[in-house]
Amino acid sequence: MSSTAGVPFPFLKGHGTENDFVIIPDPDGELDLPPAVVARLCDRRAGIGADGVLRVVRSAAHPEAKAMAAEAEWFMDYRNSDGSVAEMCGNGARVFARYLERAGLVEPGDLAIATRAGVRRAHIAKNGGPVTIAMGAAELHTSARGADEITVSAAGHTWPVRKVGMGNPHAVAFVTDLADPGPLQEAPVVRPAAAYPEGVNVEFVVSRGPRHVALRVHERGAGETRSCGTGACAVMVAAARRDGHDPRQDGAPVTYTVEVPGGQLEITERTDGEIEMTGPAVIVAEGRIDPGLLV
Ligand SMILES: N[C@@H](CCC[C@H](N)C(=O)O)C(=O)O
Repeated sequence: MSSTAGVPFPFLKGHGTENDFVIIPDPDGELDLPPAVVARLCDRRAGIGADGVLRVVRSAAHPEAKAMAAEAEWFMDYRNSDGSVAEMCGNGARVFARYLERAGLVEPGDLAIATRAGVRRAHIAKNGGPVTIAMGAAELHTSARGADEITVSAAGHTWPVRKVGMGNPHAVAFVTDLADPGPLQEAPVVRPAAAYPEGVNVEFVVSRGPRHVALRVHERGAGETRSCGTGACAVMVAAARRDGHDPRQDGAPVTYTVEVPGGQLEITERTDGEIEMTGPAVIVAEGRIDPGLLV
């Protein structure tokens, strides 16, 4: 944050199903956010504490988003808590939309958000109600137990994985009990590592009833979190295919309830393959960052 050295800088804190974010308004793209500064902001003891950072920049002011500026005024510059950059964050997109509404930069209703995974459409309900994000279509790779099988191991167990792309990479494993993967203090081991050259978010899933699942997630760049929106969408699609639903073939949409440790998301796969995720988005605080944290 070189251009603001010495000046306390405004921030907000928000969460979506307890996936929490430091929000940094930077409309004109003036800030430099090196990974070490992001990691300090996200530090839960020595910083503000969060799973990631949402920098709010006008698309026209950001080199990665300029091409999307005609379609989406605002770019979500998302960073994981370790400082790494990710293509997309589903819970973050809901919180980003809520921030724009609260700041008076957009009205409740429809808006477009530029992300590294492309433009995503959002709908903000009035009076602090839920936010829906059209997350794009899932990219489904070889099925679990397919020929080029991928596995994930944790706490002495190994499971086959369904590889799903939601703009970012996911490995979905159906387990018997959500306690089976253990404490997830370390990243679960995915094999072959070459299946995910950019790293991976891993979801462990159990069934709770018809079109109702629950998950735990270990996020790339953040560790175990209380929720992951892209992960919940990846899980929804993997569960739908396992259960014999494919809206593009069936000609009917399908909706799943996805429980996460921090709450619940409703996720629909439409007949055109688009996945819509609906859930809460809450701003809990705002303040000023001490310049000492930024150097
Ligand atoms: N929590 C997010 C996903 C954030 C990015 C992820 N850790 C990655 O590196 O791909 C969500 O809600 O989708």
